[in-house]
Amino acid sequence: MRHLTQTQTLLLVLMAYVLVTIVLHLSWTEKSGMAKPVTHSHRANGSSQKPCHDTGELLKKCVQEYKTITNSSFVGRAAPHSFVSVRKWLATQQIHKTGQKLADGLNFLSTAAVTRVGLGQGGSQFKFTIWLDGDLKAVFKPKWYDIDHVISGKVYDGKDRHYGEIAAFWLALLLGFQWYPLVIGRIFNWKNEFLPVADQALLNTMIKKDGRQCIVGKCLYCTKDDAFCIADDGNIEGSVILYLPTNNKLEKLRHPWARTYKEGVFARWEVDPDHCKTVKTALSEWRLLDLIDVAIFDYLIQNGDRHRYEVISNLPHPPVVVLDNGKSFGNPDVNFEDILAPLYQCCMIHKGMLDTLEAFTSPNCSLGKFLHQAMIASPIGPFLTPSHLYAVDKRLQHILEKVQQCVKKYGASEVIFQ
Ligand SMILES: Nc1ncnc2c1ncn2[C@@H]1O[C@H](COP(=O)(O)OP(=O)(O)OP(=O)(O)O)[C@@H](O)[C@H]1O
Ligand SMILES: [Mn+2]
Repeated sequence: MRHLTQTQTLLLVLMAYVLVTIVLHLSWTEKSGMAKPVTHSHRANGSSQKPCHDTGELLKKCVQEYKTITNSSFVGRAAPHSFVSVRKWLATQQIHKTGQKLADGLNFLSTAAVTRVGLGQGGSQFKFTIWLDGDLKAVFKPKWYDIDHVISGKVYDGKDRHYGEIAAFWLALLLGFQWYPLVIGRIFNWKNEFLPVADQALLNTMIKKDGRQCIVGKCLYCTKDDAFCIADDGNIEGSVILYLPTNNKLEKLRHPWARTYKEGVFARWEVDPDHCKTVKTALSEWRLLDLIDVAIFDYLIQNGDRHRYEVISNLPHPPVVVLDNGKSFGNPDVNFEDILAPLYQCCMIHKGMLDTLEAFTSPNCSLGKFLHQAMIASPIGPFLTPSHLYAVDKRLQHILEKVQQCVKKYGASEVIFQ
């Protein structure tokens, strides 16, 4: 065989490298519909074939079904019988409880027609109220930022992140929360889908800015300067947050770790390391543990805006609902430690939550990996950047370290509650 010159060998190696890179890139893009992350590897750990935590398995199943449905030909014209049964389930059953019909429910929300659009109800942030086929009411939080936009400044700075609501939904599912609304990302067209069914009250708040149609809306921070402007193609992307069934009575309560939202004015919990002792005199142990679950969830998504919380007051042991997760995923490189204050000031955690968190430490079953899977099925594409996915897994590690410190200090029996 003829010997190759040094240059020829080098050229061959280079060509082989380029070829392998292209093939790898193509297979990644095809699978994920997104660019390969630089910072984080989502490749499964080949050595371990152990099934992941139950909720992870459920998510996988749900995503599979959801993907099959959203990719299939009946998108936008679901068969009438399935339409009726899903709508009935969404309206009357415990939609917040995960179950077999989750994928159908998500598909329904992704495809159902809009029958009415009105002003958002209450709160400080601009939003729409929408009604879908079957009179299902939902909050529609429109997109203000791209997923790679970085919010700097205070923990509660910036407007709501529509993609944060979607990511929080999947995370709530993964963590096994029982009570949260179904959320999907969707793009509506103002002219074709909203305008024909818009309430006069909403239309009355419309203004023109630089030749564009904008909506002022009605909320605490809704002003002409901050009006929501519709893109030239009329498309409005956002998150659809299904209302909880009306038979659930929501009670709003002040969060014992709420911030003051005033520069230089500190809340008691920010200056008193024994704050938890005071909280314990006012709250039952189970409610406190529920709020610690929520604090863990909020730390993972970096939501530092839980100024109040809502419970379903007509149920025994009224459960906390993780509503309003819009102020999340603002900066993948920043972790506001004090979101975890309920955990490290009380040094208490539900055993179930601890077990769940630990189950997601295996690289095979990481939260980032599952969220990535959920994004594959998302009709509006990725809702988190690779750096956000990476950050979630890092934060999980940090939470477990905090629990370890508590256990070291007080002993497992004082910290871990059944
Ligand atoms: N899915 C839902 N089901 C039932 N009620 C809901 C749902 N989503 C929102 N709400 C109600 O609407 C209120 C306002 O929604 P949201 O908290 O998302 O708005 P916001 O502008 O971010 O409020 P804030 O300024 O208080 O943070 C909630 O407090 C809740 O009572
Ligand atoms: Mn809010």
